[in-house]
Amino acid sequence: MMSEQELQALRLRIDNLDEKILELISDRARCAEDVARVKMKALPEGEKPVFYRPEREAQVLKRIMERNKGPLDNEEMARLFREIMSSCLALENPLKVAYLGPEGTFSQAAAMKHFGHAVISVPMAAIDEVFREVAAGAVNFGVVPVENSTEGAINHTLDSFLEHDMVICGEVELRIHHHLLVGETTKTDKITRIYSHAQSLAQCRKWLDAHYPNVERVAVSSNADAAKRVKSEWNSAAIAGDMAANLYGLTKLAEKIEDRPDNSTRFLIIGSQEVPPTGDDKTSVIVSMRNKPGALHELLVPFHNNGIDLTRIETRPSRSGKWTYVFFIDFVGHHRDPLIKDVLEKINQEAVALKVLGSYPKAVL
Ligand SMILES: O=C(O)C(=O)C[C@]1(C(=O)O)C=C[C@@H](O)C=C1
Repeated sequence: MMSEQELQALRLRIDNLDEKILELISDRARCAEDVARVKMKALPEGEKPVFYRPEREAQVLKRIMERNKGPLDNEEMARLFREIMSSCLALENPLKVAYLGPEGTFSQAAAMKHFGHAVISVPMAAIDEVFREVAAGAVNFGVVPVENSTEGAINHTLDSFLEHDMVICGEVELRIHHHLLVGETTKTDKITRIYSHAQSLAQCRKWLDAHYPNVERVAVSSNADAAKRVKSEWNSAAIAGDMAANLYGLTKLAEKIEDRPDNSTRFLIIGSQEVPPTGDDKTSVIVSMRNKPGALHELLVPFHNNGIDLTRIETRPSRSGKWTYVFFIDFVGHHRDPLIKDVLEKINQEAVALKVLGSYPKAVL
């Protein structure tokens, strides 16, 4: 057992260290204020300064992870620096970020993971509204889900890219843990209905079949909406994550009920700002090919011949003709890299249309 004196001595050490950390964080914040002044000074007439620099943020976080010697693990340490940088950026210029709401959704958790908590986050009722809010310039960025490791593509998001001119400026991956949540008045042995988003119900299908085979599953607009409904219904439960559980004061009847333990969702950051290369980037493009045999093969050959790593390919109806399709392709590299430029030129010669949605740093956290 540790003696009272030992505990006191350690706490004194912690107080001293905290004072140093405080001083250093304040120094860093002053530096960020200077950075803002430099950014504004170097500007040609009429141009707006770009305060948020995702390529630099990725660099800062990677450097921290490379230098970290523990005992905190890399992800924990980067999370702390993520928040420091978020507060420094808010001093320069507080960002407004729209996400698929209401409050408590995984999209909000993704926004916080990517930007930190010093941003002004704005919940939207639908994915398309996130796109519209960004296009209208009402917010600086939007966060939208694009694929889930269990359930695949989020088609609403892919289709919205066909309708709006957006730049993808980043990606963020979130481990998705679902819980079965109940309210204070819920009679847990009399549950007749389970609410959740259709994607989440699908991600917990096997668990539900095993534990609640005869209970009605009701798809609602979001997990947070499901949590909200359960608060006032004694015979229902919700499937949602930690944020929604805390926000609506619900209790976990069962934890981590997703069928796959590695269940993760990838989100995209959308905006209007092009991101310079970091050396560890990804690019997303939309391509439509002529409707003829071998079109997909023709599209893929230049990637293969140049050793470019394709990370995802999705097909969606083009909406401009029956049985015509567009391909959403993600690959490793930046569209300004000479090799990638070359490949995109080759594809463009064969394609009906090619649109680069954006190049962005690979998710660090
Ligand atoms: O390096 C910059 O351009 C900064 O504005 C500083 C800083 C930081 O705190 O490190 C803050 C915001 C940017 O998004 C990137 C980095």
